[in-house]
Amino acid sequence: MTTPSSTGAAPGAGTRPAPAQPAGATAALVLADGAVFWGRGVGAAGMAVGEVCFNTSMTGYQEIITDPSYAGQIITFTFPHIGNTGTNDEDIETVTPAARAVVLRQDITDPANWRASRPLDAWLKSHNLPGVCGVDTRQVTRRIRDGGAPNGLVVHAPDGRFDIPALVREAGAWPGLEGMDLALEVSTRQTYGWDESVWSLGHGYGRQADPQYHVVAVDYGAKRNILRCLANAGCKVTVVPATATAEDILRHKPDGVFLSNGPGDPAATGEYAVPAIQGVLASGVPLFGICLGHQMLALAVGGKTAKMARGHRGANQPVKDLTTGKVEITSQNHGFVVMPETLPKNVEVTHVSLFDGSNEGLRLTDKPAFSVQYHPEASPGPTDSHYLFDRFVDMIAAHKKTK
Ligand SMILES: NC(=O)CC[C@H](N)C(=O)O
Repeated sequence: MTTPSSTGAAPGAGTRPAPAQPAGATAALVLADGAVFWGRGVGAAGMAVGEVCFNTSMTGYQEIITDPSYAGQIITFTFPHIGNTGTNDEDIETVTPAARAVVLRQDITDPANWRASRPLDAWLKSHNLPGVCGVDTRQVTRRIRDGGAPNGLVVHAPDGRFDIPALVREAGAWPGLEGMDLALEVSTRQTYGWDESVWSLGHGYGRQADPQYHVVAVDYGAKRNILRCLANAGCKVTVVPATATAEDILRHKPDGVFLSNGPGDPAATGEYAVPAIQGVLASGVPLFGICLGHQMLALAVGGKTAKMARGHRGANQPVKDLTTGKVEITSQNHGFVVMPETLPKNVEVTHVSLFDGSNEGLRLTDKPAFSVQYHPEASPGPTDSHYLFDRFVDMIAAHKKTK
């Protein structure tokens, strides 16, 4: 069955009755405004509430679902065929996915890929992730485009019994991502060393056996491929918890410090992260941040962040590097953004989104520190921006020379 079994009411349709439950419906996406998108359940039975966002990537669903930055979110995939290459034990960004649920257009077919070890449906179930397929994801996406990312829930009930009014109330009672610190939930509790490098055909993941530099990575919910890219760029990586203080970080005598991506509202993460970053900046050790790490660097220098209406999520987002004039196609996943007008004079805006002109990167003019809002490690996505890891290592090398 490939057609959606039913579609939700139009935006602002809290006043209109939700569509009646169609025969065979075993799952639904229920929005806080009362819209209901009926479909068929996949993955675990149960219910998960969160912010409903959409991702436009055509490949890499396993990396997307395991990106810890999706904590607290329900991912709608705009690409209709999700699951047809199955899952494997390699393409993961963290062991336990933090995303809440998935919303899919088509039914999940049997996997057809030489690397597949498990169908997506079974993999979702093993991670206790509910999903709904058969949804008109184009309509969900248009709602988000026009009205912003709503709060909602995915419910998967194999017996087909749903208490829709209670579910709408539950979706409405969820407080929303604004003001939510989720980095603490997904960060490592313990410091550990990392030497795995990026995957290549015929070799799988490699090892960094001869590192030139030592980088301490602050884990707000780090994607593994960032750590692998740092290893590839010649770094030995020590990963520390999100709550690490400047002293905890500098005790490792790092040549560079990396601030990772992560979920939630950067403003709510500032209490422990901002003083630590300010301490690292004061030490003069080179610093590089990605996504939440970019937002945290902006907050640490006195800038402000804001919630975006719909966010940037996908593997085809054009960004201009203002320092070179070059355009790169980037992988992105963010719902908050740095407000460039709030940045102090010693901060230069280095990258902008060519979709909406929003801030995508910055550099301090008086310290060796820079950051980007997007994901140069891709996974999934294009590798146009890999040069940023080399830029970081060059910065470390230049800084070492001055010492
Ligand atoms: N990928 C990320 O690091 C996301 C950062 C932040 N949680 C946001 O949504 O903007």
